[in-house]
Amino acid sequence: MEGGLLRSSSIFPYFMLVALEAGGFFRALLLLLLCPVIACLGHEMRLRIMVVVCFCGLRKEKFKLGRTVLPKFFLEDVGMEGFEILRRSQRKVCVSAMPTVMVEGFLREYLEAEVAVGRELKVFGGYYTGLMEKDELLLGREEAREADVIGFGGYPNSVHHPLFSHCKEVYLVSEKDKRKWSVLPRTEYPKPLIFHDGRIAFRPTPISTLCMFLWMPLAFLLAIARAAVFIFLPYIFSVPLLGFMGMHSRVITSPRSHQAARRQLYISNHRTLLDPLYISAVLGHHVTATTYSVSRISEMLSPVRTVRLTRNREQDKGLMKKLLHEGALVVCPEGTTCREPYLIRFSPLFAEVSEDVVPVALESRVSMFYGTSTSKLKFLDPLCFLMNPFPRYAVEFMEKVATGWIGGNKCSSCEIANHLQGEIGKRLGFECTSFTRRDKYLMLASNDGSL
Ligand SMILES: O=P(O)(O)OC[C@H](O)CO
Repeated sequence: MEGGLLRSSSIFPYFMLVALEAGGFFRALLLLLLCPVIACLGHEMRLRIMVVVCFCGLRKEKFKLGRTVLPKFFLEDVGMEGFEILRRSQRKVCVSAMPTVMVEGFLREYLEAEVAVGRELKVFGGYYTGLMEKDELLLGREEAREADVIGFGGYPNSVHHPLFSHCKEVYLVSEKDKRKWSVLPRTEYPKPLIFHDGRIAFRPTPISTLCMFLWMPLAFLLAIARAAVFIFLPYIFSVPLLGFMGMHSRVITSPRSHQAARRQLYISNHRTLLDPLYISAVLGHHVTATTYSVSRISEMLSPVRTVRLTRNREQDKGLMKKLLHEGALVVCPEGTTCREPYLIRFSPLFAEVSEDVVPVALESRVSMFYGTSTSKLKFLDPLCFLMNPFPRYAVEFMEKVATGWIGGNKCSSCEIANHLQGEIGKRLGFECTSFTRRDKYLMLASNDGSL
C-alpha cells in the first residue's frame, strides 16, 4: 500500500494521527520528540518504535480510527498512477507494513480491496501492548498462493516482502517515480468520502506537528479572546475586530433576503456549531437557533439563543412556530454538520412552520483543527474552530422562497426540502445525499447521534 499506492513514502503522519487522536497530546509529543531518533533507524525498527509509542495501552474495542479518521488522509495521499494499476486488477490484495487496524477500513471500504494484509498487534486484557505479532504469519495467506498474481510495490522497502515471493511477476516503483505521481481527484474515489472524524485537519508531518505544538498556547489564548469578542461585543464592533483577529468571512446577500422581516425563518446547510452566529452577525441582530445535541457548555456560552429540538415531530413543529413568532429563527435541516462538500438530507419540518424561508448557503474552512466531532468531547468543538490560525466562512443569503410552491406548482414539505437542498448544493457546488444524522453517527461513533 505505502510502496505502490501512496505518493508519500513516510508513514509517520499516520502514526502521528493515531497518537494525537487516540492517544492524546502527550503521546503525540513523545512521538515528535523521538522523531530524530526514529529517522536514524532502519524501516522495521522505526515501525516497531512508532507502534509501541502510539498503541501501547490503547483499548482495542475503542480503536476506530482506521475507519473514521485515517481513510481521509490515506485517500489524499493516493497517487493516481498507483490507483490506476489497482483499479485494473480483478482481485485486489493490499499489503501494508502498518498495523491492520490502521489500514483495513481504508483498503476494504474505500479501495474495495478483497483482502487487506497488515501487521497484527498483540493484545493483553483488551489493551494493545504495542508489540506486533511475527510477520511470518503472512506466509500462510492463501490469496498469495494463487497463480497469476502480479505484485506491485515500492522500491526498496517492498523488495523483500514475503508475499512477493508468491507472485508471478513483481513491478516496483521508485521514490523518484512516485514524486511525479498526481493526486487522486475526489471524483475518482471509488467510494465518496462524506463523513470522517478527528480533530486534526492537516497532514501531521514532523514539521507541521511541531508548528501545531508551538502554535497551541497562542491558539488557546486567541480562541478565548475571539470567543469573548463574539459573546460580549455588539456585532457592529465584533465583526471588524474578529476580522482583525484572523477570522475571515465573505458575505454575499441579495437585497431582498438581507432585509427580511424580523420574524424570518432562515435555513442553512450545517458546517459548524457557529453557523447561526455567522448568520446572526451578517444580519446584525440576534437570531434563535434550533439544535439537536449541543453540549451544555456550548449552549451556555452561545451568544445567540439556542433551543433543543425534542425529535418529536409535533412537539418540534409547535416549538419552531412559537420561536418564529418571537423573532428570527435559524434552522439547519441537515440536523448535523458535514465537513466535506456534501449535503445531508434536509428534514422537511421547517417547511411546515413558515410560509416562506430564506435559504443560506454556508461554506467554512479550517487549516489546523476541525470544529466538529462525534465524540464525547463535543464541548470543545467551538474552541477547536476558534483555535485555527485563519478560520474562514462564506455566507450567502439566497432569495426568499415560498415553502408551498416550486416553479408555480404546489408542493409538499418534503419536495420543497429536497428542492432547497438541491439549490443550496448548486450554489456551493456540493453534492446532495440522502444520508441522515443517524447514518453519520452510526458510522463514526456507533450510536444514533442522541448524545
Ligand atoms: O455536532 P453535530 O455535527 O451533530 O451537529 C451539531 C448540531 O448543531 C446539532 O444541532
